[in-house]
Amino acid sequence: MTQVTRPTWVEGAAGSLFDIDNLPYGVFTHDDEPPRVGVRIGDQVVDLAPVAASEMLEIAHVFEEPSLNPLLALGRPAWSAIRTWLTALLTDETERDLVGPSLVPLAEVAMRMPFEVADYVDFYCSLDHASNVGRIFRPDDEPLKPNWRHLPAGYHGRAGTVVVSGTGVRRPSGQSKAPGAAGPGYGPSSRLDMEAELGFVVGAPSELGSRVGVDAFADHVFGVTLLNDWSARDIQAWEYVPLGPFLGKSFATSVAGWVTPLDALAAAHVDLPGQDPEPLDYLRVGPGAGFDIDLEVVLNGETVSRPPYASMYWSPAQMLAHLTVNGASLRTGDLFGSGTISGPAPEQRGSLLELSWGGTEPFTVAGQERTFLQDGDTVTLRATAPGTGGGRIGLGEVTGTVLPG
Ligand SMILES: O=C(O)/C=C/C(=O)CC(=O)CC(=O)O
Ligand SMILES: [Ca+2]
Ligand SMILES: [Mg+2]
Repeated sequence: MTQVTRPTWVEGAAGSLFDIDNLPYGVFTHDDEPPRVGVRIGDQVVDLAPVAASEMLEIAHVFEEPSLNPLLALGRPAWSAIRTWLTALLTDETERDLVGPSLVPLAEVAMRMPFEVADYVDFYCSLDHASNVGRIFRPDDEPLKPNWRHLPAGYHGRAGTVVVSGTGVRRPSGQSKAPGAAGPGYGPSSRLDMEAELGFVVGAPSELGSRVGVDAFADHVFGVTLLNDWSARDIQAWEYVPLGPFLGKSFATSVAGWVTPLDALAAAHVDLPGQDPEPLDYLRVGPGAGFDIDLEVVLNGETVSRPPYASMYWSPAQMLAHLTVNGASLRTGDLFGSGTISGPAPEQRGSLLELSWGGTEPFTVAGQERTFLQDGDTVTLRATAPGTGGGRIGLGEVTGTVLPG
């Protein structure tokens, strides 16, 4: 799907991963000015508040806020209208005098947490990840539980510990029990891990007692961000039966400073790999429910994995439908993660748990044998997808460095 649009007049943007067909939103600070909403084009940030004010846009106030939430709350028709307005501004040469003074070089800004997280839910939608983790954690059982192919499994996480890219992540401490030990001990995790995921950001709320069907996905979801669900595997392994992840994951979850609007991913839709058995009616989706987004996991500057989002078993529309099928409502700022993205090939695994097969098969990074994360390690997730302009668009990266416990 190639959408014909004029090229942007912003220098350096045409042909880059942040061309006119991308336009992700974030919250930035520049000099000592208060944080506010910006849109990225090329290596520039459009400071939207002054531009929208001079154009007397009715919704100009949402860009003066230190979070995307007021923009998210406007809903799909407003999001589309703003994108159309922005596209015109950044492609019409005669707007250059108006917008030019409000372009700030990316190198001069600091990105803030882009939205206030309302509730945070993490799913478990990769067949390959779930099968791998099942084999590693539960070698004597079937890798997939009987419910796995009937519903997108998930758990409620901790909204207050979602942090923006660049925030240091302190190694958590907790209870764990070494194999063969008589009882648990307490101390810093020795099996700290990362998980490569996409996070879906809810804009328009829903009413308590109502459901959001698979077809209403784009009415509620504003966009997508890269997400690293840091996980302490030793704490997790000891605590998780039967209620699921708790302290092993709640200490930090990192998201990118940029949220890519769903509109920018219009050319990235692909069919799901296939669901067998056919899910219940409320989970049935048509063609194009998946997204063709290629991720990259970088550890200390070296690429260690390339997880393909197109391989995911459950789609985000199904996650949202399942999340609300009991009548639970949505709030502006809700965040739901895809679950770790792992493809079928070993070099497509989205966690170190899988890349090192539970720590039993070290892999090499910069000439060093590695299993789990060491203090000082930096994990960066990157991703690209087909754009509507015929090239590729980039998702904003999420990075974090492990601090000693
Ligand atoms: O299979 C398990 O016991 C747990 C797996 C996970 O680590 C849960 C999780 O965060 C889901 C995911 O990222 O896919
Ligand atoms: Ca996860
Ligand atoms: Mg987490």
